[in-house]
Amino acid sequence: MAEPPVLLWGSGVEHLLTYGALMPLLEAALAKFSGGDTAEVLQPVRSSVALKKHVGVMGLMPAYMENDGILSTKVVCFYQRKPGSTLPGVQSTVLLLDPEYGNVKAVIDGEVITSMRTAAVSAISAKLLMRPDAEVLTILGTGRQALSHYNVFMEIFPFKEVRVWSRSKDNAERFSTSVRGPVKVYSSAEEAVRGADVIITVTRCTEPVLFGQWVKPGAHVAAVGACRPDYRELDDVLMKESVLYVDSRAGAMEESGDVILSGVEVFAEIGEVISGKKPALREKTTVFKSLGMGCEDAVSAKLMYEQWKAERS
Ligand SMILES: NC(=O)C1=CN([C@@H]2O[C@H](COP(=O)(O)OP(=O)(O)OC[C@H]3O[C@@H](n4cnc5c(N)ncnc54)[C@H](O)[C@@H]3O)[C@@H](O)[C@H]2O)C=CC1
Ligand SMILES: O=C([O-])C1=[NH+]CCC1
Repeated sequence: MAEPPVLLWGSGVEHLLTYGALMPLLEAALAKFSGGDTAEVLQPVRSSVALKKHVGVMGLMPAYMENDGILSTKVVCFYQRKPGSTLPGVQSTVLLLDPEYGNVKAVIDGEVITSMRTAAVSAISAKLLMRPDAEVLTILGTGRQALSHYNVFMEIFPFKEVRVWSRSKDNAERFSTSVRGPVKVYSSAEEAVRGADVIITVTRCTEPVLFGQWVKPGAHVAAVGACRPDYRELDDVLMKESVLYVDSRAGAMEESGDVILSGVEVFAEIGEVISGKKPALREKTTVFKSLGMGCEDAVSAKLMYEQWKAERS
């Protein structure tokens, strides 16, 4: 009989993931996903169940990386919440399985994985698509993803200025005092965005919060929220004036309101840029539309589990 699964949960296991170890694994996974070989990554588009009463969605995100011997699935629930609600916007659990035996090896806190791998993938998009002389970073939203994005962007890029905007200025102030470096708080999204070289949208909004008219030509946008076919974070002007990169074409065509409702064509998957099949058009205004993928969770879960085992040996 197989061993019972280990439980890797909460702040006691956060140290098992570092951006330094995670980013190369994610880059490789994205390239493998876009390479189209199903022995590298077998991953259906997230299947979603509407939680109408709670204005949320449960998504199931399986991935099998046969050549790497990684099998996992994430269960993620994400919600619209009323302003001031103290309930979480996103909750998730990752199961790491043994692909041969079929047992669950580890039950892992999805919050750590989801926040770090999503931010790391946005950072990979910026590494490839932002202008090399980028100085000003703007973050719209001040929740969990805003913090992980701030952390990884500060770790790997030398931005001279960081700006933040939130619907509630109090939240933005709280965010700015909770992080280590200096952050300028804005009460207007437009003012926060004008002149920025890189803009990250990490909100739960369902209507556009970022408008093309405000965005500096040549800027890079990492758009992380609005992961439903009828939700928007970006307006049509921005979508139409930008070159559109995504994590998964199939996912974007099924789940992204910004892509579906603007009618804009995907130029490339980010994995195609990593593998050199498609160019990184840094000189243009670029949008990376992130929806999140099971293979990102899979490599993160494996890394966390291996680190946990190494600590015990
Ligand atoms: N692309 C991906 O892989 C992932 C995407 N997400 C999405 O990223 C977004 C942020 O996630 P978290 O930071 O975990 O959520 P969170 O709940 O911690 O933070 C959400 C932020 O959005 C703000 N917000 C809520 N409604 C808004 C509105 N109508 N207009 C402007 N701002 C609004 C909140 O004040 C808060 O600052 C969510 O939409 C979530 O579904 C989350 C995980 C992975
Ligand atoms: O990939 C992910 O975990 C999510 N994408 C949208 C909300 C959660």
